[in-house]
Amino acid sequence: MIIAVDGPAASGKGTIARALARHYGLPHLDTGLIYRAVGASVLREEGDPASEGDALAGCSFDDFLLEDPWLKSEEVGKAASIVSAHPLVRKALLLRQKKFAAQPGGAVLDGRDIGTVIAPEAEVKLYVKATPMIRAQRRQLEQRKGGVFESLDKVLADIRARDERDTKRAEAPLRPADDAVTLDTSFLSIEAAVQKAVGIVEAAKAKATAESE
Ligand SMILES: Nc1ncnc2c1ncn2[C@@H]1O[C@H](COP(=O)(O)OP(=O)(O)OP(=O)(O)O)[C@@H](O)[C@H]1O
Ligand SMILES: Nc1ccn([C@@H]2O[C@H](COP(=O)(O)O)[C@@H](O)[C@H]2O)c(=O)n1
Repeated sequence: MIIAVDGPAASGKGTIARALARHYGLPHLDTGLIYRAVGASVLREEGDPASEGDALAGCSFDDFLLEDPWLKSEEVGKAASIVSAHPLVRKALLLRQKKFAAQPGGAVLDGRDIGTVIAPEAEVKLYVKATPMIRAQRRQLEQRKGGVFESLDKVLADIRARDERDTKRAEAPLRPADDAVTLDTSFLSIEAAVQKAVGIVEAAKAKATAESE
């Protein structure tokens, strides 16, 4: 079973994807981390994320970079959202993600284009959303835990800028797949959101079983 989880920044998609992977014993891939590694490589080489050439060079990163806590910073998140708009970058990273999705037994992947591009064949597609303000509050709390103190206005502006770039780009923009189930986590605790996600997966499995009989 392939479970595709998409949604905007800080919507809770990673939290839900990890919980689903644990619940169903499936491997999980955070595809945002891959784009973050490309963004980080470009910044480290003092390149320009807006340059397709620099961004493409960043695609040959060493996998150890995926473990670097710096990848979680807003600086790298912003660079990731700029490099990810380049068609050649998306092409360079496509096969790795498709292979992960297609492994025997299935997988859970989260990102922006899993249900639309990486695994359109996924049995379950979730589109996780929350209001920009709630996402900014979550992100601010997360940052504070990591010792970063930014105003809510700044965090909200960053979230809105990221949404704008991710939804407006020409190549694989963030959008729900036509057959995705939307899960609004704005007023749900993590536990309640995960419970609803498991319910959506179970409903999809039951429907698939009924159709195969
Ligand atoms: N339902 C929820 N209620 C409260 N906090 C939540 C909820 N879901 C997630 N969070 C918290 O919000 C923050 C962002 O969640 P998460 O990392 O899952 O989002 P994301 O969509 O994967 O973000 P990104 O796109 O940056 O990877 C985390 O600190 C997480 O613990
Ligand atoms: N499938 C994906 C995943 C991510 N991106 C881009 O990377 C940025 C960082 O992703 P996070 O999930 O770690 O926040 C994100 O803003 C996207 O621009 C993508 O394009 N496709």
